[in-house]
Amino acid sequence: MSEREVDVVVVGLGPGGEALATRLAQGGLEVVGVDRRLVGGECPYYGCIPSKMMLHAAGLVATARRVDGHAGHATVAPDWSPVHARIRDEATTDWNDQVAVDRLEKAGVTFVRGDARLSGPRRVEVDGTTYVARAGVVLNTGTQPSAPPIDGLAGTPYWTNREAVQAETAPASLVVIGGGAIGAEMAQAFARFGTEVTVLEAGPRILGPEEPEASAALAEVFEAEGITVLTGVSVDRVSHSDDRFTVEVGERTVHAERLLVAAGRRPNLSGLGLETVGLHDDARSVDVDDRMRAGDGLWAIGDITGKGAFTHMSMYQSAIAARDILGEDGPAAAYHAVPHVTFTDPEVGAVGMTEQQAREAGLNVQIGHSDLGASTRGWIAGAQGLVKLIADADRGVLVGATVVGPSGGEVLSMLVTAVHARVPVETLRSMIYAYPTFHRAVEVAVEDLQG
Ligand SMILES: Cc1cc2nc3c(=O)[nH]c(=O)nc-3n(C[C@H](O)[C@H](O)[C@H](O)COP(=O)(O)OP(=O)(O)OC[C@H]3O[C@@H](n4cnc5c(N)ncnc54)[C@H](O)[C@@H]3O)c2cc1C
Ligand SMILES: NC(=O)c1ccc[n+]([C@@H]2O[C@H](COP(=O)([O-])OP(=O)(O)OC[C@H]3O[C@@H](n4cnc5c(N)ncnc54)[C@H](O)[C@@H]3O)[C@@H](O)[C@H]2O)c1
Repeated sequence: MSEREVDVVVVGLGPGGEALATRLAQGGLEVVGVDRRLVGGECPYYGCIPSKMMLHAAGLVATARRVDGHAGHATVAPDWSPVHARIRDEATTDWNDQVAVDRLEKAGVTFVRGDARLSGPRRVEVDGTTYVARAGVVLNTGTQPSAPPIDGLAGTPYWTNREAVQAETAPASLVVIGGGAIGAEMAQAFARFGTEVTVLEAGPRILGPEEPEASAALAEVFEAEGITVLTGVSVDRVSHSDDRFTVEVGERTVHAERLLVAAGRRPNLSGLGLETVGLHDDARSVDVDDRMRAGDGLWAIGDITGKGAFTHMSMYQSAIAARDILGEDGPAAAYHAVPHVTFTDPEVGAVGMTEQQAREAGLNVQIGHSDLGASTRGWIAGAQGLVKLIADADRGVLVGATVVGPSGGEVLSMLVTAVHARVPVETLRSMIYAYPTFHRAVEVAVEDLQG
């Protein structure tokens, strides 16, 4: 085993790790970045970007279908090939990260492709070399798709998000196990290309962590688009023969050409050597303080911190860890205004607490609703959606908000500012909302706030 001393080792180069390694190297530190798969992690190759390209294309198909009755007549012939070609050629360069590796190395980072393992404080082993990190080690190992323990599933050629984004054609039929963000986005993308989609969700509703009103609104749209959504179900058995999946769900049997398992993620923590730095090897997440410190000379960022599995969280924490390592001042991590958007149509965007979380926290809760479809802009666009606001009446500020609608994630941005900066509700009441925007539905919801 050879040894090499450096300043920092970044284990896992997801979005946050890649940015962190780059920043530290540009800050003059000697940095080794290790990844066993692709530099950039899940988001650019198998997650956010390809899935949003699928949804963008699906949105164009849906928009074209809305021409009738509004702007003449359009005949739409959806074809998945350009979607696949753009993902393969433009987004992922055929799932090759050479451009990202070059960028990293140009910034001064030493890149090592391999499986990294902690072997003690400030020590990381990769393929027979131990890197000893003078300043410390940053973990950004992310997650991988997890498969629920369903009888028969393991032996079948089911898809996870990683195979789904590589699809060369839209299958004739698709069963999706899991109605979370991945399941919902993929279900709508394929359905709009003609795939007969069935979503099987164990919980009582799709997008379970969202406000119930948001789940119901999306379920209604899915039903109108011909997507079958079965909630509160238990998938008993899966089998595959003659190029077809058979999925047994209680009394029902569903057949499909493809099966997508989108039932949650498993953190890449087991086998990482956490026990060598005093942490539990079987941990579901790594505890961090508000500077992303997980121990002496140890930082963790991204999905594995359990603060929200989003690229923007990985990047946010990356910047905080970088400042801490470089000895720079800056705000500590705060999680009272974490935004997230599910990019279905309508988009479901939310920030901060849900009503249930605010009530469980014992706040003096006020709720405000508005029907985005009834706003002038919503009516013009024939849109469906809603705004739901959660206020803490004692402090006179919003603590949470949900927007469902066209560009729901963009409308959300003003509410992210309000929750983040604790803008007084009185200020939101007295400001001017441009006419006729979708965000005027926020004004109606602010007026509606009541205990
Ligand atoms: C289908 C899909 C759609 C998504 N859409 C969105 C979206 O629209 N918006 C959003 O904000 N988020 C989205 N996400 C979530 C987003 O992809 C993740 O939150 C994001 O990738 C951040 O993850 P991360 O930085 O923790 O690490 P990851 O991206 O998971 O990267 C971790 C890296 O660590 C490497 N690694 C792991 N263990 C080791 C080891 N022992 N040695 C060396 N390397 C190792 C892995 O190979 C990987 O490259 C989506 C996810 C999926 C699956
Ligand atoms: N737009 C975005 O920001 C975006 C998009 C996709 C993913 N993500 C991130 O990735 C994470 C993982 O996404 P995900 O959708 O895989 O996970 P998830 O945890 O959000 O949803 C998984 C769903 O599967 C259900 N489920 C679990 N086991 C089941 C079973 N045996 N049968 C039926 N249903 C079952 C769960 O009840 C849950 O609703 C998300 O939490 C999110 O943070 C973000």
